Amino acid sequence: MSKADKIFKEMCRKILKEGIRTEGQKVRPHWEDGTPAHTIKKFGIINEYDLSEEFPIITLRPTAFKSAIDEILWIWQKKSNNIKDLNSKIWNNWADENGSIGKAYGYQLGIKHKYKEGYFDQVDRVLYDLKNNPMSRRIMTNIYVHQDLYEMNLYPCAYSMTFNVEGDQLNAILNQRSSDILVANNWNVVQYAVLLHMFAQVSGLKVGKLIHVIADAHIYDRHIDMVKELLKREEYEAPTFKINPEIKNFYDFTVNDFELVNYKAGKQLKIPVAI
Ligand SMILES: Nc1nc(=O)c2c([nH]1)NC[C@@H]1CN(c3ccc(C(=O)N[C@@H](CCC(=O)O)C(=O)O)cc3)CN21
Ligand SMILES: O=c1ccn([C@H]2C[C@H](O)[C@@H](COP(=O)(O)O)O2)c(=O)[nH]1
Repeated sequence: MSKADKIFKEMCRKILKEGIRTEGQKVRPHWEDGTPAHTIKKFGIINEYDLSEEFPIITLRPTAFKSAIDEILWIWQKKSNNIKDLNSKIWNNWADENGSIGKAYGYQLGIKHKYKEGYFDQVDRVLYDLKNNPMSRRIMTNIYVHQDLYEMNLYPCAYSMTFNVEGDQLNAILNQRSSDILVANNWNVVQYAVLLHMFAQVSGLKVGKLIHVIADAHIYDRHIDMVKELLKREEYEAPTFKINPEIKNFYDFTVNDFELVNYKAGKQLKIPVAI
């Protein structure tokens, strides 16, 4: 079975068993029909994926690999905050009439900051440090920018990456303040695993560990029975992840440069997304 399935199942069992319910409290999200979207939440989950061993995609249900990559390229490579540059509809509920999601995600990664060597945006600074100063303990990004929060339609959830080189391996910690376990937990893990593969390849490094630190890990009320169903499902072997080895420039990757071979997964579920 895929290691990602094992981690996902253990996390879900832990949230269901030890989690706290929000019913009776004031919560921000709601369902399409206006009902408050309550959760069972567990604070402080840390999951570790060794990307040198296996690609961390679950097989309990399919994770939309291509759409997930399309979104991570939208944020990290196109540095866009407009849904016109995104091929899926996943951000439509949070965009304004012009398609903008405000000063979130890609917008923040594209802002240039001053360093001793000149002006860099956060992505180009990571690329520069991985090449020129790989032993640095300061290679990180952060898009949780307080002065701009009032201009974001949804505050960033996965907000910080810390990169660290050990020997010839590139590791990272992904910090996430809030994770919708059923809709987006594996989606986010797949995205940041692909991102780590991209940074490693263009920096002449191998992939190492991805450590995912989640503050509020929650299962929405309307997802509980679906999660319980997934917990009963059988698991399959992890697929093989393929990345086009010819690409040496971070900005040249496209969705077509990534492939999963033998990705077998259970039946897809129709999952409502809390707004
Ligand atoms: N409640 C909530 N959960 C989220 O995960 C979430 C938000 N809100 N708001 C903003 C973004 C949008 N995200 C989303 C939204 C939907 C899918 C989704 O429906 N994924 C489908 C496939 C989509 C496709 O292929 O186009 C899936 O089956 O994974 C994924 C991420 C993550 N974020
Ligand atoms: O990449 C993402 C983006 C969003 N989410 C989830 C986490 C929460 O369920 C909502 C955001 O609501 P907040 O009230 O702002 O926490 O979206 C995710 O899991 N991954």
